Amino acid sequence: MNISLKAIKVRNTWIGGNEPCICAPVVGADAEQVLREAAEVCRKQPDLLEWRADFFRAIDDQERVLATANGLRNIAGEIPILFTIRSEREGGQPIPLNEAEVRRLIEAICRSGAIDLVDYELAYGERIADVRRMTEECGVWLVVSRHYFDGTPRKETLLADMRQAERYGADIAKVAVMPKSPEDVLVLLQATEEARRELAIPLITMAMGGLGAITRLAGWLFGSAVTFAVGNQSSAPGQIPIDDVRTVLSILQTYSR
Ligand SMILES: O=C1C[C@@](O)(C(=O)O)C[C@@H](O)[C@@H]1O
Repeated sequence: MNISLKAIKVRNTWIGGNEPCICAPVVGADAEQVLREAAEVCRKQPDLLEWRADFFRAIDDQERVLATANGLRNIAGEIPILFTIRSEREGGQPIPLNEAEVRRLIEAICRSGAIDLVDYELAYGERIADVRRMTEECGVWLVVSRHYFDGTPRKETLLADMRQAERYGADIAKVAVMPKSPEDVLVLLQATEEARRELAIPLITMAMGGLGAITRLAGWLFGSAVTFAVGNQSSAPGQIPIDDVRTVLSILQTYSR
Protein backbone atom coordinates (compact mmCIF):
# COMPACT_ATOMS: atom_id res chain seq x y z
CA MET A 1 0.00 0.00 0.00
CA ASN A 2 1.16 3.51 -0.79
CA ILE A 3 1.24 5.19 2.62
CA SER A 4 1.12 8.62 1.04
CA LEU A 5 -2.56 7.94 0.23
CA LYS A 6 -3.39 8.65 3.83
CA ALA A 7 -1.03 11.57 4.33
CA ILE A 8 -2.46 14.82 5.66
CA LYS A 9 -1.11 18.29 4.94
CA VAL A 10 -0.82 20.57 7.92
CA ARG A 11 0.31 24.00 6.75
CA ASN A 12 3.18 23.00 4.44
CA THR A 13 4.02 19.77 6.23
CA TRP A 14 2.89 16.34 5.06
CA ILE A 15 2.27 13.92 7.91
CA GLY A 16 2.09 10.25 6.96
CA GLY A 17 3.69 10.73 3.57
CA ASN A 18 6.92 9.16 2.45
CA GLU A 19 9.12 11.22 4.75
CA PRO A 20 9.07 10.79 8.53
CA CYS A 21 8.39 13.98 10.51
CA ILE A 22 10.26 15.13 13.60
CA CYS A 23 8.23 16.78 16.37
CA ALA A 24 10.03 18.70 19.12
CA PRO A 25 8.25 19.31 22.43
CA VAL A 26 8.29 22.57 24.39
CA VAL A 27 7.78 22.14 28.12
CA GLY A 28 8.42 25.56 29.69
CA ALA A 29 6.73 26.43 33.00
CA ASP A 30 5.95 30.06 32.10
CA ALA A 31 5.52 32.18 28.99
CA GLU A 32 9.09 33.39 28.96
CA GLN A 33 10.48 29.85 29.19
CA VAL A 34 8.06 28.51 26.59
CA LEU A 35 8.91 31.21 24.07
CA ARG A 36 12.65 31.03 24.73
CA GLU A 37 12.59 27.25 24.36
CA ALA A 38 10.49 27.49 21.20
CA ALA A 39 12.92 29.93 19.62
CA GLU A 40 15.81 27.57 20.32
CA VAL A 41 13.89 24.54 19.12
CA CYS A 42 12.80 26.27 15.90
CA ARG A 43 16.40 27.00 15.01
CA LYS A 44 16.77 23.22 14.67
CA GLN A 45 13.91 23.21 12.17
CA PRO A 46 11.68 20.41 13.40
CA ASP A 47 8.73 19.52 11.18
CA LEU A 48 6.33 20.03 14.07
CA LEU A 49 6.37 21.73 17.44
CA GLU A 50 4.44 20.35 20.40
CA TRP A 51 3.43 22.62 23.25
CA ARG A 52 3.04 20.40 26.31
CA ALA A 53 0.82 22.83 28.17
CA ASP A 54 0.47 20.56 31.21
CA PHE A 55 3.96 21.83 32.15
CA PHE A 56 2.67 25.44 32.06
CA ARG A 57 2.15 26.75 35.63
CA ALA A 58 -0.57 29.23 34.62
CA ILE A 59 -2.61 26.64 32.75
CA ASP A 60 -5.69 27.74 34.72
CA ASP A 61 -5.34 31.28 33.34
CA GLN A 62 -6.91 31.12 29.89
CA GLU A 63 -5.76 34.59 28.87
CA ARG A 64 -2.16 33.70 29.57
CA VAL A 65 -2.39 30.38 27.78
CA LEU A 66 -3.87 32.10 24.71
CA ALA A 67 -1.28 34.88 24.76
CA THR A 68 1.51 32.32 25.02
CA ALA A 69 0.01 30.28 22.17
CA ASN A 70 -0.04 33.42 20.02
CA GLY A 71 3.59 34.09 20.91
CA LEU A 72 4.42 30.53 19.92
CA ARG A 73 2.60 31.00 16.62
CA ASN A 74 4.78 34.03 15.81
CA ILE A 75 7.95 32.12 16.61
CA ALA A 76 6.93 28.92 14.83
CA GLY A 77 5.97 30.65 11.58
CA GLU A 78 4.84 27.88 9.25
CA ILE A 79 5.92 25.04 11.55
CA PRO A 80 2.67 23.34 12.65
CA ILE A 81 1.94 23.49 16.38
CA LEU A 82 0.48 20.55 18.27
CA PHE A 83 -1.25 21.53 21.52
CA THR A 84 -1.17 18.86 24.21
CA ILE A 85 -2.43 18.72 27.77
CA ARG A 86 -1.20 15.29 28.80
CA SER A 87 -3.23 13.91 31.71
CA GLU A 88 -1.41 12.87 34.85
CA ARG A 89 -2.87 9.39 34.48
CA GLU A 90 -1.03 9.07 31.13
CA GLY A 91 2.31 10.49 32.22
CA GLY A 92 1.58 14.23 32.24
CA GLN A 93 2.09 16.83 34.97
CA PRO A 94 -0.51 17.38 37.68
CA ILE A 95 -2.72 20.36 36.74
CA PRO A 96 -5.45 22.24 38.62
CA LEU A 97 -8.09 21.72 35.88
CA ASN A 98 -10.81 19.11 35.81
CA GLU A 99 -11.86 17.34 32.63
CA ALA A 100 -14.53 19.86 31.66
CA GLU A 101 -12.09 22.73 32.20
CA VAL A 102 -9.48 20.98 30.06
CA ARG A 103 -12.08 20.67 27.31
CA ARG A 104 -13.04 24.35 27.57
CA LEU A 105 -9.39 25.39 27.36
CA ILE A 106 -8.83 23.14 24.35
CA GLU A 107 -11.85 24.72 22.68
CA ALA A 108 -10.61 28.26 23.36
CA ILE A 109 -7.17 27.45 22.01
CA CYS A 110 -8.60 25.80 18.88
CA ARG A 111 -10.88 28.79 18.25
CA SER A 112 -7.94 31.20 18.69
CA GLY A 113 -6.35 29.98 15.45
CA ALA A 114 -2.93 29.83 17.11
CA ILE A 115 -2.47 26.07 16.84
CA ASP A 116 -2.84 23.47 14.09
CA LEU A 117 -3.31 20.13 15.83
CA VAL A 118 -4.61 19.10 19.21
CA ASP A 119 -3.98 15.95 21.23
CA TYR A 120 -6.96 14.42 23.02
CA GLU A 121 -6.75 11.16 24.89
CA LEU A 122 -8.65 8.06 23.85
CA ALA A 123 -9.52 7.52 27.51
CA TYR A 124 -11.92 10.50 27.34
CA GLY A 125 -14.18 8.15 25.37
CA GLU A 126 -17.51 9.55 24.19
CA ARG A 127 -16.41 13.14 24.85
CA ILE A 128 -14.07 12.80 21.88
CA ALA A 129 -17.10 13.24 19.60
CA ASP A 130 -17.65 16.82 20.88
CA VAL A 131 -13.97 17.65 20.53
CA ARG A 132 -14.03 16.20 17.01
CA ARG A 133 -16.99 18.41 16.00
CA MET A 134 -15.37 21.49 17.52
CA THR A 135 -11.93 20.90 15.93
CA GLU A 136 -13.58 20.36 12.57
CA GLU A 137 -15.34 23.70 12.87
CA CYS A 138 -12.03 25.37 13.70
CA GLY A 139 -9.95 23.60 11.05
CA VAL A 140 -7.73 21.97 13.70
CA TRP A 141 -6.43 18.42 13.18
CA LEU A 142 -7.22 15.90 15.91
CA VAL A 143 -4.69 13.45 17.33
CA VAL A 144 -6.28 10.79 19.54
CA SER A 145 -3.68 9.26 21.84
CA ARG A 146 -3.15 6.49 24.37
CA HIS A 147 -0.06 6.14 26.59
CA TYR A 148 0.93 3.09 28.58
CA PHE A 149 3.53 4.50 30.93
CA ASP A 150 3.83 1.37 33.05
CA GLY A 151 4.21 -1.35 30.48
CA THR A 152 3.17 -2.71 27.12
CA PRO A 153 -0.23 -4.27 26.52
CA ARG A 154 -0.84 -7.03 23.98
CA LYS A 155 -0.63 -6.20 20.31
CA GLU A 156 -4.42 -6.66 20.00
CA THR A 157 -5.00 -3.97 22.62
CA LEU A 158 -2.76 -1.50 20.78
CA LEU A 159 -4.52 -2.31 17.52
CA ALA A 160 -7.92 -1.90 19.18
CA ASP A 161 -6.82 1.52 20.53
CA MET A 162 -5.77 2.73 17.09
CA ARG A 163 -8.97 1.41 15.49
CA GLN A 164 -11.02 3.09 18.17
CA ALA A 165 -9.18 6.39 17.60
CA GLU A 166 -10.04 6.17 13.92
CA ARG A 167 -13.66 5.35 14.73
CA TYR A 168 -13.86 8.49 16.86
CA GLY A 169 -12.83 10.46 13.81
CA ALA A 170 -9.17 11.08 14.67
CA ASP A 171 -6.99 12.50 11.92
CA ILE A 172 -4.02 10.73 13.54
CA ALA A 173 -3.93 7.82 16.01
CA LYS A 174 -1.10 7.76 18.53
CA VAL A 175 0.04 5.08 20.99
CA ALA A 176 3.04 5.02 23.30
CA VAL A 177 4.20 2.15 25.50
CA MET A 178 6.86 1.57 28.12
CA PRO A 179 8.68 -1.61 27.13
CA LYS A 180 10.16 -3.90 29.78
CA SER A 181 11.83 -6.23 27.28
CA PRO A 182 12.88 -6.36 23.61
CA GLU A 183 9.73 -8.43 22.98
CA ASP A 184 7.61 -5.47 24.09
CA VAL A 185 9.36 -3.30 21.52
CA LEU A 186 8.49 -5.86 18.84
CA VAL A 187 4.86 -5.85 19.98
CA LEU A 188 4.72 -2.07 19.45
CA LEU A 189 6.36 -2.30 16.03
CA GLN A 190 4.17 -5.19 14.96
CA ALA A 191 1.01 -3.38 16.05
CA THR A 192 2.19 -0.33 14.10
CA GLU A 193 2.85 -2.36 10.98
CA GLU A 194 -0.54 -4.07 11.14
CA ALA A 195 -2.39 -0.81 11.84
CA ARG A 196 -0.60 0.84 8.94
CA ARG A 197 -2.03 -1.81 6.62
CA GLU A 198 -5.50 -1.70 8.11
CA LEU A 199 -6.25 1.92 8.98
CA ALA A 200 -6.84 4.88 6.72
CA ILE A 201 -5.21 7.53 8.93
CA PRO A 202 -1.57 8.29 9.78
CA LEU A 203 -0.18 6.77 12.99
CA ILE A 204 2.30 7.92 15.58
CA THR A 205 3.75 5.18 17.76
CA MET A 206 6.71 4.84 20.03
CA ALA A 207 8.19 2.70 22.76
CA MET A 208 9.66 4.90 25.48
CA GLY A 209 12.86 4.53 27.50
CA GLY A 210 16.21 3.26 26.27
CA LEU A 211 14.80 -0.05 25.04
CA GLY A 212 12.41 1.85 22.81
CA ALA A 213 15.04 4.08 21.16
CA ILE A 214 14.96 1.97 18.02
CA THR A 215 11.28 2.87 17.55
CA ARG A 216 12.08 6.59 17.66
CA LEU A 217 14.70 6.10 14.96
CA ALA A 218 13.21 3.42 12.73
CA GLY A 219 9.50 3.43 13.65
CA TRP A 220 8.58 5.17 10.39
CA LEU A 221 9.70 2.08 8.46
CA PHE A 222 6.87 0.26 10.23
CA GLY A 223 4.31 3.04 9.78
CA SER A 224 4.87 5.68 12.44
CA ALA A 225 4.58 9.06 10.73
CA VAL A 226 6.16 11.21 13.45
CA THR A 227 8.99 10.80 15.93
CA PHE A 228 9.30 13.00 19.00
CA ALA A 229 12.84 14.30 19.48
CA VAL A 230 14.54 16.72 21.83
CA GLY A 231 15.02 20.23 20.52
CA ASN A 232 15.78 21.75 23.88
CA GLN A 233 14.11 19.72 26.65
CA SER A 234 12.72 16.22 26.60
CA SER A 235 9.05 15.53 27.40
CA ALA A 236 9.22 11.75 27.80
CA PRO A 237 11.78 9.05 28.64
CA GLY A 238 14.02 7.94 25.81
CA GLN A 239 13.66 10.93 23.49
CA ILE A 240 16.78 11.50 21.40
CA PRO A 241 18.23 14.88 20.31
CA ILE A 242 16.94 16.12 16.94
CA ASP A 243 20.35 16.18 15.29
CA ASP A 244 21.02 12.53 16.11
CA VAL A 245 17.53 11.49 14.96
CA ARG A 246 18.04 13.38 11.73
CA THR A 247 21.37 11.66 11.07
CA VAL A 248 19.90 8.19 11.55
CA LEU A 249 16.77 8.99 9.55
CA SER A 250 18.83 10.16 6.63
CA ILE A 251 20.97 7.01 6.70
CA LEU A 252 17.86 4.82 6.85
CA GLN A 253 16.19 6.82 4.10
CA THR A 254 19.21 6.37 1.89
CA TYR A 255 19.59 2.62 2.38
CA SER A 256 16.12 1.30 3.06
CA ARG A 257 14.45 2.33 -0.18
O1 LIG B 1 2.53 11.59 23.15
C1 LIG B 1 3.64 12.05 23.13
C2 LIG B 1 4.77 11.20 22.89
C3 LIG B 1 5.74 11.29 24.01
O2 LIG B 1 5.16 10.71 25.15
C4 LIG B 1 7.02 10.48 23.67
O3 LIG B 1 7.19 9.43 24.25
O4 LIG B 1 7.81 10.96 22.85
C5 LIG B 1 6.09 12.74 24.24
C6 LIG B 1 4.89 13.61 24.49
O5 LIG B 1 5.29 14.96 24.62
C7 LIG B 1 3.90 13.46 23.41
O6 LIG B 1 2.72 14.14 23.75
